[in-house]
Amino acid sequence: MRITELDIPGLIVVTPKRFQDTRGFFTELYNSKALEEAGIRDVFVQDNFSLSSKTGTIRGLHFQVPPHSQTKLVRVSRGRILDVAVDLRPSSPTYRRHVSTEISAENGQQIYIPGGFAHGFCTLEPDTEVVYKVSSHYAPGAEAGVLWSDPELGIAWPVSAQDAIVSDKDAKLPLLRDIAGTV
Ligand SMILES: Cc1cn([C@H]2C[C@H](O)[C@@H](COP(=O)(O)OP(=O)(O)O[C@H]3O[C@@H](C)C(=O)[C@@H](O)[C@H]3O)O2)c(=O)[nH]c1=O
Repeated sequence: MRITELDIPGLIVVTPKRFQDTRGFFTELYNSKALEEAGIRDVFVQDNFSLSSKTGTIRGLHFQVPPHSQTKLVRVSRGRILDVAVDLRPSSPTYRRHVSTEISAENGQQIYIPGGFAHGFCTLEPDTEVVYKVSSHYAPGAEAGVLWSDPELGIAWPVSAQDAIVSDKDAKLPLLRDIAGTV
């Protein structure tokens, strides 16, 4: 299992080893001991799965507010996504900055996102399946988010605003400037 830090401290790429043979390959998707050795000690309490039928589907940018904030460990079991994590930790030197990372079923990479980040992704292939572990249960009253296309964030999404497929709920999310100070 290879651990690589991304440009924002706290964001990590986990690349499980694949053991190839004539049948295909074997890999450990999750190994708490290996993650602990890398300083990741979260107890994950819920596994989530989403299927997005079309390329250019954007989900996000989402987070839960304390005390329900969630650490996430995100992977793709089919297809490919551009995964985006935005630093919303007010005292962070990288506050408001984001990192975009392409992960896929093929590359097997996982993104570890601590609490205090907003998370979203855009599908790059049809029928893309995203699977992720979270460290805190779903708490509808604690759900929050930022508009995916907020110009202040400057995220280079691989799809235009006209072509993006977004839920009604996500289309109504606020701009960061309208919630700054409350998260
Ligand atoms: C997130 C979530 C949703 N739901 C329900 C609520 C709703 O009726 C339905 C669909 O929810 P959403 O539209 O919020 O699903 P989605 O837009 O896929 O939400 C997810 O987006 C990605 C980017 C994340 O990072 C996740 O944490 C989560 O917020 O599923 C649960 O029952 N449990 C959950 O943990």
